Amino acid sequence: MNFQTGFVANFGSRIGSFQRSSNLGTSRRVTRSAGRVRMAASVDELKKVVGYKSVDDYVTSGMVVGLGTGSTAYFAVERLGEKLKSGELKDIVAIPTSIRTKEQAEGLGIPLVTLDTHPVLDVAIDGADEYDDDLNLVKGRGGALLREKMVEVQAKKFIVIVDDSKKVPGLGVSGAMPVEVTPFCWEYTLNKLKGAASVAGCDAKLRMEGDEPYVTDNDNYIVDLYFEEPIKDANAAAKEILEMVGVVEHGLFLDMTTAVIVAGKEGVEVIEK
Ligand SMILES: O=C[C@H](O)[C@H](O)[C@H](O)COP(=O)(O)O
Repeated sequence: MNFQTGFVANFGSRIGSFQRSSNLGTSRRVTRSAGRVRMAASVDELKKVVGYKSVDDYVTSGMVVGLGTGSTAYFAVERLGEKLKSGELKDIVAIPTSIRTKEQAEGLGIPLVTLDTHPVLDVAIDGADEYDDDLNLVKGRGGALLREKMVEVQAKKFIVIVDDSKKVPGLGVSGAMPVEVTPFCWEYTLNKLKGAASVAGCDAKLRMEGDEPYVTDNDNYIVDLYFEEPIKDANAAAKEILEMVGVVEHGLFLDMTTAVIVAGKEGVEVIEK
């Protein structure tokens, strides 16, 4: 493991630094920046820090970029728009992962394409609901998991941006693990999910929006799975759930992440796989 530590006056401007490296015998690389005014940082400020850093560090001119969805990805899209407008970045095309993100990107003048014409992306940037020690994720509490997975699995680099509240000891412990299902016989699919061996004991609820089922960008429903304990074998769960007819996609994003950029009150950490 390789540690690099630097002091920054605040999350936006570096005023001086030192670096310390040590090799702990693993291939995981961790880069840390500690902030002196960190105690004042709100969650939104932390999201902005990682959103901006992801674009600054991983996007260069000429790239095809996947744009994630959610309150953290929002800042990456904002930064990309800003850098295209200033001319710091050129010849970028982007693929949004939701209608919300598409509208934000259009508003910022970011040129958009689709997987139909650009099936390989240089980089995709997105938030997450949970990440574990192996950089596996739960995503989709904002309902965008299907388009996110379709786009992000096609990226050469998948950069995840989070605040440190998203770190979990095991997947499935901090809230729902969403599963996108067809509206047709959704209750039947919900009961099948509840009975799946790999997620035994979970509770399953149809996601609602007021009195109506929540409808995704793809006109599907979402069943949220709730666990008392972390999912024991996420790979087995991913396989069993996806094999169910009626399931469109699930929110386990396994072995996809290139790096996680984490902002916490102690500073920013980049964990590369
Ligand atoms: O469907 C939503 C996405 O998976 C989001 O990336 C995820 O919910 C994290 O969102 P936020 O950055 O708002 O916490």
